[in-house]
Amino acid sequence: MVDSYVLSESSMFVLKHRLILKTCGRTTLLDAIKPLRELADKHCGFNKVQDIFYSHKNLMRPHMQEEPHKCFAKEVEILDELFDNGEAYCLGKVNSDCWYLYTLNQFCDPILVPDQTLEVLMTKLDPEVMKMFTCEESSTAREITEKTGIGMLWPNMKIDDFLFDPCGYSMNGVFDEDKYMTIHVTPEDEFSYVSFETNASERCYKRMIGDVLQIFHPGKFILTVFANKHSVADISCTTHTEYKFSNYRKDAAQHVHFENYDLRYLSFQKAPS
Ligand SMILES: C[S@@+](CC[C@H](N)C(=O)[O-])C[C@H]1O[C@@H](n2cnc3c(N)ncnc32)[C@H](O)[C@@H]1O
Repeated sequence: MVDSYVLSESSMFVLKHRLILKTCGRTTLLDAIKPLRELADKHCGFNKVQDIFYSHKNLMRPHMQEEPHKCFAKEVEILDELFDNGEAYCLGKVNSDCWYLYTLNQFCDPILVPDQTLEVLMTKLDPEVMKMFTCEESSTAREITEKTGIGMLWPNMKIDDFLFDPCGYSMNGVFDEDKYMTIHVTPEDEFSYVSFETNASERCYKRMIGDVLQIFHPGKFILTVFANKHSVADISCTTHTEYKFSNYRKDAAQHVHFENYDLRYLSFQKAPS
């Protein structure tokens, strides 16, 4: 079972043993950790955190954030106060596009269920495509979901979508009992950004990523794939020919082996035509 919520600045998913919060703007997400732990303990008797995955792409305008979110090192200081044995990583190129991750990476009770997460973080989007995600060009979120093809990304997906005024779009989709997909679109040309995330179970995500690229036409994108050893997601296929996308060239690729997961990071940009 997965419960899904589209919130004004974020998406939230609640699964049996996991909570996913995705935020944007100047949200001070780390302030939510203590109250969330208290609520999980009070209402469900969950008093131990098995793992956390706090991640974000390098920010376009870090100086506009509230403390401690201006700088990842400061965020890590706060996380280290909240968790024992956390580990902080930066994947990608620190002088251009990179992706920060804080995780516990501790060996925990064997995780026997398949688990995988794909994220596609897109920047430098096509302004013509971004126009569709504005009230000027579209009347409802449902209209956008249908005309862009977002609604067809997974068959029989139950969708909750929202169009912001004057622009911006969020959608959560749920399918196959405990699977979700979430897309957030910031269409403003000076800082256009689209995030896509899913825990869909696929051996290779090439088709799904291709469909997402076909909708959004980003100038650049980052892919991250997490998979545990029970997952059908084959991390190794990301290194071979399968993760080639026409009109894009790969400019970074890294692999991290954690106690419970493998992680692949790839970044791409449009090839000069
Ligand atoms: C899709 S929303 C939320 C994004 C999301 N939480 C994420 O993870 O990226 C961001 C876009 O909506 C617009 N927007 C308009 N009103 C908003 C509001 N009340 N809260 C958040 N975003 C809003 C922003 O300008 C931006 O283009």
